[in-house]
Amino acid sequence: MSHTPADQAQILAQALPYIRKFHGKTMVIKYGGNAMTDPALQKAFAEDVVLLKLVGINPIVVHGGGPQIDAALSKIGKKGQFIQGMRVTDAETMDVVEWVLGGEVQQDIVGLINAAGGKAVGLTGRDGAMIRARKLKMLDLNDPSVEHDVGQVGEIESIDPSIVRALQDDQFIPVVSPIGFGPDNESYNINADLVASKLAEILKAEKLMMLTNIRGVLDKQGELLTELTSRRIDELVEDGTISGGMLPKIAGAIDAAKCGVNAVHIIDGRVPHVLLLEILTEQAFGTMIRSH
Ligand SMILES: Nc1ncnc2c1ncn2[C@@H]1O[C@H](COP(=O)(O)OP(=O)(O)O)[C@@H](O)[C@H]1O
Ligand SMILES: CC(=O)N[C@@H](CCC(=O)OP(=O)(O)O)C(=O)O
Repeated sequence: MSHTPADQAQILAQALPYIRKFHGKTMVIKYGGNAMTDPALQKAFAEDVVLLKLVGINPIVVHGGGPQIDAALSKIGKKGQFIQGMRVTDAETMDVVEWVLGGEVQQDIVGLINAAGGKAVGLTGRDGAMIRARKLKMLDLNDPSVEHDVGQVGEIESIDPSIVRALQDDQFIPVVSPIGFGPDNESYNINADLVASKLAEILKAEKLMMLTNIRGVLDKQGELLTELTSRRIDELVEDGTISGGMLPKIAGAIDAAKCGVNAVHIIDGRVPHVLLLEILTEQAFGTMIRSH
């Protein structure tokens, strides 16, 4: 179906109040590894990020890369193993994680944003001494007396956002890989959802948008839950409706919502230009997370 010029004008004009409202605001965008597998979608994502920057909104991209790490591990005969949504990370896996996230995945995104006319800068948590981490102490969700050893998986101790602020104030688009460093300069593999949510909190972002490969959070029947509160989330985790990779995502989302990020959304990265549609039109996608 093609649009008439009047339709097109109406669609474009719809963006004006949103551009006015969000001008100068920071938006943290979590770009999930599962959402970045299709080249046409990747190009559309990069175009959206550049358009946002050009209309005066400050996008900060935090990327994942779970499937890309899995592919690299399988080349060396290793299989990715996850506990409660976190990759068990031995020393060899950590090398692969750093190489894949901080290298190939990050530079692909930087390249696509630059090709769309933006100026992207790739960073890991080491750059600008941004993400300090310590070894994650993971307790079993069902039996907290059981502790799981997930190796070099980090939890965030602190984030110093000054490098990101300096870049965004200077027309650059930061693209952050979720790798932190510890007191002995050791590397930590941190779930990208948790980095995105903490960064959104610290930057007092207007929005946190988590792009993934599913419509949003689904209930037991597979229906989309358009809004979720903290209490409902606890129930859904407890009864096993939320599991796997959705666990860190929802934990990060609720933390960000409680810590003052105005709007937290888990949205479908398989929809072309979902960022523009979500930010600059009346349409709503996916699941919105509310603090209460
Ligand atoms: N209740 C749920 N609703 C939606 N997805 C869920 C749910 N519980 C578990 N998941 C899983 O979480 C996945 C998203 O997490 P993940 O694979 O880590 O994505 P990403 O790479 O985008 O971070 C979904 O594809 C789905 O398999
Ligand atoms: C500790 C941990 O699980 N780290 C993740 C980091 C990448 C990530 O979060 O990627 P997605 O957003 O694509 O899931 C991992 O190793 O897969």
